Amino acid sequence: MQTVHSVDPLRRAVATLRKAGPLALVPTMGALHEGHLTLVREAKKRAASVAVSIFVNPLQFGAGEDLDAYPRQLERDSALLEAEGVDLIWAPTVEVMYPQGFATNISVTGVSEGLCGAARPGHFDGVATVVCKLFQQVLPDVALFGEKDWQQLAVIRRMARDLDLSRPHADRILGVPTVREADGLAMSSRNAYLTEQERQQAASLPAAMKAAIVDIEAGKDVKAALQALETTLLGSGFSAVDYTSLRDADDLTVLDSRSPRPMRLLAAARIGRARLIDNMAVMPSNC
Ligand SMILES: Nc1ncnc2c1ncn2[C@@H]1O[C@H](COP(=O)(O)OP(=O)(O)OP(=O)(O)O)[C@@H](O)[C@H]1O
Ligand SMILES: CC(C)(CO)[C@@H](O)C(=O)[O-]
Ligand code: BAL
Repeated sequence: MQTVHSVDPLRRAVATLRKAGPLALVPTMGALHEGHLTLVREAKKRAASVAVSIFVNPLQFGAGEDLDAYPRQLERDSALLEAEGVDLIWAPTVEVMYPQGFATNISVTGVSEGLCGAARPGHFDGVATVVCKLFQQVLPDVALFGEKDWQQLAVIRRMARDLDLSRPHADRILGVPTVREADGLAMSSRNAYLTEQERQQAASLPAAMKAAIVDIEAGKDVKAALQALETTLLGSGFSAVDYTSLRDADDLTVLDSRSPRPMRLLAAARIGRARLIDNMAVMPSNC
């Protein structure tokens, strides 16, 4: 496994790997957990070589967010990726990614608005800009992202379609189902911010979402189900709810009632120092 920190060595490493066949990219911000390693394992099934990027992207953090506190543990991450048989780690510095004079912003409208886009202004511009750069730098045949960040996946797919990207083609941007802890909490690097008590309380997020989905699928009024979900979260240790929302799974249109198309329940809520997000499928009304 090779680790590179600047663009020229990256291009050389990628050119060598390419000779062996298709190349997969797994973009991350490091502080790796089983969720990330699942993306790597899925990548290995789909390509001859796997590159993982590790870059805590300042552009996607708002003022007052946790850019400085975000865990950085390259040595530990490298050992985990080596054990998975990853071929290449792309770990640029901020100066390499955004050299003096960098002035480009990629902004995807529509799917980036509302939900996390409303709670974190500018966040998805930062994500789209860095992911577009990562795609251009590595030119992967396939790229893998977690469904945990459902809106992010929609934004990246929209960008790839709108810009006619060929490496990867929008159809080769793959979503991997959320990997969860035994109590249902979605794995996330930010779970490390939680105290022991908060960690236990955090499991009420997926549990309350599942209960809301049972109600919605049973025909309960969507607004009432979302209200009950928020009340449960605020009564179980969460200090604030950024949003709970029922959306079309693909275009993220707001839904006030069940739809015959695939739907998604999405939520974001704050507990202790962490802001946790989650999302789950809701059965279409004709099933
Ligand atoms: N539990 C998970 N299951 C599947 N994929 C995941 C999971 N957690 C993160 N990922 C995916 O891993 C990739 C890198 O995510 P990132 O490095 O931000 O990790 P994270 O755990 O989501 O961190 P954060 O706490 O910042 O949200 C993204 O595509 C993300 O969706
Ligand atoms: C896709 C990503 C690596 C871009 O910085 C990040 O948003 C993440 O880790 O989900
Ligand atoms: N996994 C999403 C990255 C972020 O929250 O900034």
